[in-house]
Amino acid sequence: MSSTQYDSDPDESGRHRADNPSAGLETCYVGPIRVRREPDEAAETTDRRLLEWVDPRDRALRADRTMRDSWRVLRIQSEFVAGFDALSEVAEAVTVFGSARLVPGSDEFDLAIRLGRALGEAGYAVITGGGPGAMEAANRGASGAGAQSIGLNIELPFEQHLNEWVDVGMNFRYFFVRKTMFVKYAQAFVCLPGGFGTLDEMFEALTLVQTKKVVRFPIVLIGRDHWAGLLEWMRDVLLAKGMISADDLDLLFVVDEPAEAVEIIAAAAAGRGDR
Ligand SMILES: C/C(=C\CNc1ncnc2c1ncn2[C@@H]1O[C@H](COP(=O)(O)O)[C@@H](O)[C@H]1O)CO
Repeated sequence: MSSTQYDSDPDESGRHRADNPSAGLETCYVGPIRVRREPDEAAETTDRRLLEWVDPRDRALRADRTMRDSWRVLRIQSEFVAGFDALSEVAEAVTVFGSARLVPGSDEFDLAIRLGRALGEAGYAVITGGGPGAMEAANRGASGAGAQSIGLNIELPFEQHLNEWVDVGMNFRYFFVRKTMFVKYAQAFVCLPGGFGTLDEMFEALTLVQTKKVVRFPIVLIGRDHWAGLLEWMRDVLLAKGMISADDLDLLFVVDEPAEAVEIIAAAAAGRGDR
């Protein structure tokens, strides 16, 4: 659809925008703001623009990028400020990661609900990515336990919304700002079964603990079956080649049940003198 299309023109599906305000458009978030946009515009997330390569030999483009990147720093700064403000009253919290694609009714979705509930009952606020699947389930469990249920959503190139179990929610433009909040306000991470996003979050946490950027911060993987292959590869390849040390493998706890995760997190808190 061209940008000159009028309300009375049909879109490609034959529908009229006058009848259907979102015909041919995609609903997305630009930071905290919900907008309807052409699909190609919607795919242009803030993160994508930040990371876009510009040919430095093109002087005009280079000058434009320099100016826009400088302004972008202020937007990044404002996102940090908004995040710090939103989360400043969070007491003890655990960040839960896991697949956005878990389906309600599945065993792993139920596991995520039970995890959120167990953490909530143990007195922890639960922080998730605020989206569907494992995030929704963990928020639901926490909310059911009467615990604070926090969702830190991210602008994505397709329709995206906070799940309905989030009490305190924020929509971030920048992945790296959101990731800071996941770490800064939590005392532990729990990773449910998940794909690339979960692995990225798990490895980031692991690197922060390995390099002692965060200390005495347990990372618990739930679902032995899901994680076994990865752990075997870490041992057989990474450790065997000397790319990690044996101690590094001890940074990960692997369990099957939410109660075991809570026990590990509580023991770490006691070790820190927090509880
Ligand atoms: C793909 C789908 C929805 C995407 N929505 C997301 N909303 C919020 N956070 C997300 C989303 N997708 C991934 N994440 C983050 O990564 C982790 C899950 O990634 P995985 O690849 O699914 O393992 C999760 O912890 C989030 O922080 C549904 O169609």
